[in-house]
Amino acid sequence: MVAPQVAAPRVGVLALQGDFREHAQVLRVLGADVTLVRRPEELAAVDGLVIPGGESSVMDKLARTFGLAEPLRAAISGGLPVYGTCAGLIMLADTVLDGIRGQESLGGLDVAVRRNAFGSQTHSFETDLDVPVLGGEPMHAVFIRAPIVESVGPAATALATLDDGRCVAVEQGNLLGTSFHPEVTGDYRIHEYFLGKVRAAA
Ligand SMILES: NC(=O)CC[C@H](N)C(=O)O
Repeated sequence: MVAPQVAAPRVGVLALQGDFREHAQVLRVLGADVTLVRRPEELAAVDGLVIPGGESSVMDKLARTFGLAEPLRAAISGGLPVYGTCAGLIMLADTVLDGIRGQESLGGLDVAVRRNAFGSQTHSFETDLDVPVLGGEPMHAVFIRAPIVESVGPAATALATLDDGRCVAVEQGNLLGTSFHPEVTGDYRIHEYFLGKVRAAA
């Protein structure tokens, strides 16, 4: 018997800046057909998008310079599944706190996110995080100059919180955001969860 052919989900990784190669690698391991997105035509050809970690103020400037900011906003409001990690979460936040002067986000998630929220002494740290929506074991989470979700509006849902109650993962419809970097730990359940949204929407 011939196995039914299921088309691989076409997933873009915004490749203006940051650790896009790591996300592309994870998505390929999970069977996605991956495109690095730097131009509107590339964005138009994908069924989902990952916005990687990096530096959100630079990503914002490059997105505007490359003429991608408006197509990205249109895609987000049109329902494209988008997963933002760290700087990518900042890009998806409706409100950015402690941005540089003139910094804009794409928006979509009804949250306020504070950049570099863990201060200079604990710029980076790791912890085990319970993410109930993934089921199973807690997730080992790596935070690198990470933002915090300071407030979650009524349209968004918190998916994970630190022991002190601060929110570090959110979702809203087809949008998903994490303060931490699951692409570096070998635990790809968040990416799998995101691919579920991409498959459902494609
Ligand atoms: N690892 C990261 O993506 C860091 C985010 C970075 N501090 C910013 O403001 O965009």
